[in-house]
Amino acid sequence: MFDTSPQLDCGGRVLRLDRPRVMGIVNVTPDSFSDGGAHDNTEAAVAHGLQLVAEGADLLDIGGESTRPGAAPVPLEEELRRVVPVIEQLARQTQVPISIDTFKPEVMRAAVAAGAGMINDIHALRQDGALAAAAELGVPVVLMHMQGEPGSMQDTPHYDDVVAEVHRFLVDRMFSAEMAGIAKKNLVIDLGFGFGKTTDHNMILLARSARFLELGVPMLAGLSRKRSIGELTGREAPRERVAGSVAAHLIAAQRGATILRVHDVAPTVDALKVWAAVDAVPMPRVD
Ligand SMILES: Nc1nc2ncc(COP(=O)(O)OP(=O)(O)O)nc2c(=O)[nH]1
Repeated sequence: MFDTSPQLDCGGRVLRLDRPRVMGIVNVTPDSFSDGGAHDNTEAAVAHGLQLVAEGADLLDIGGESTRPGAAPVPLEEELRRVVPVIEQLARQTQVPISIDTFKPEVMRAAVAAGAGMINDIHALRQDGALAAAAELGVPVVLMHMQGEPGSMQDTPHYDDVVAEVHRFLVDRMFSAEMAGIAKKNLVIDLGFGFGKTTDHNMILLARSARFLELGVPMLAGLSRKRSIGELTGREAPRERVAGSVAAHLIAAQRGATILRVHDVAPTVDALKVWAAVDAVPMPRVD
């Protein structure tokens, strides 16, 4: 039987999307909101990436600049210095696809040259030159919704209809990407949990995320350790938000997300195994 399930060709490394896949987060930053400083040098970041693959990560997301509100902008040369060596070494030492979490076209180019096979852009290719760079590089691109800018996006997020407005934004960015020559088969959407949204906004989007499947491209969900999980659970410290994060990503998977961007790979992999076992049970025949 010919397998028709979707997949992404990430620079020669295929990411099959026949089931939800786990994207392990490697932040090579001193100030990421939940693991800043833990892996902010090449050796530590590479070791962490290898550990996440050993835990079952299907792909890795390498980031050199924190997106949390109030984070210090990172100059281009510094971001390159942080991420390129990590990508080079991980590309050599693992077989999983590697994504670069950046909005700078120059970092996209250098990362793909170093072995990255996917672009993860929280600005959805709105930076000058980003559309052209992504089109030339020819690798899958994650287009994420954000209201406002990281520095102030959480001040007073407001929507008349958060689902409709996020949907409209993603349709617009997909159109711009395809007009720039990026094939639809290389597009991934992301509702941008926590990027200019209250916890209520995030929960509405999560509850109705299946609505976005009509766009016909894979959906990524990233709720890992975020403030909304903390608000709902009362867990102040991001590292204590693992159970809430796993629950949120399981729900996202049930509603159609096929890439889950997480810090805690092993618990997420375990939860997906239980879900897959139940999902495999054939539905009773209705005669
Ligand atoms: N596509 C996508 N990319 C993202 N990048 C960073 C963060 C923020 O999380 P983290 O990387 O852990 O923190 P920081 O930005 O502080 O490094 N969230 C997303 C997300 O939800 N979706």
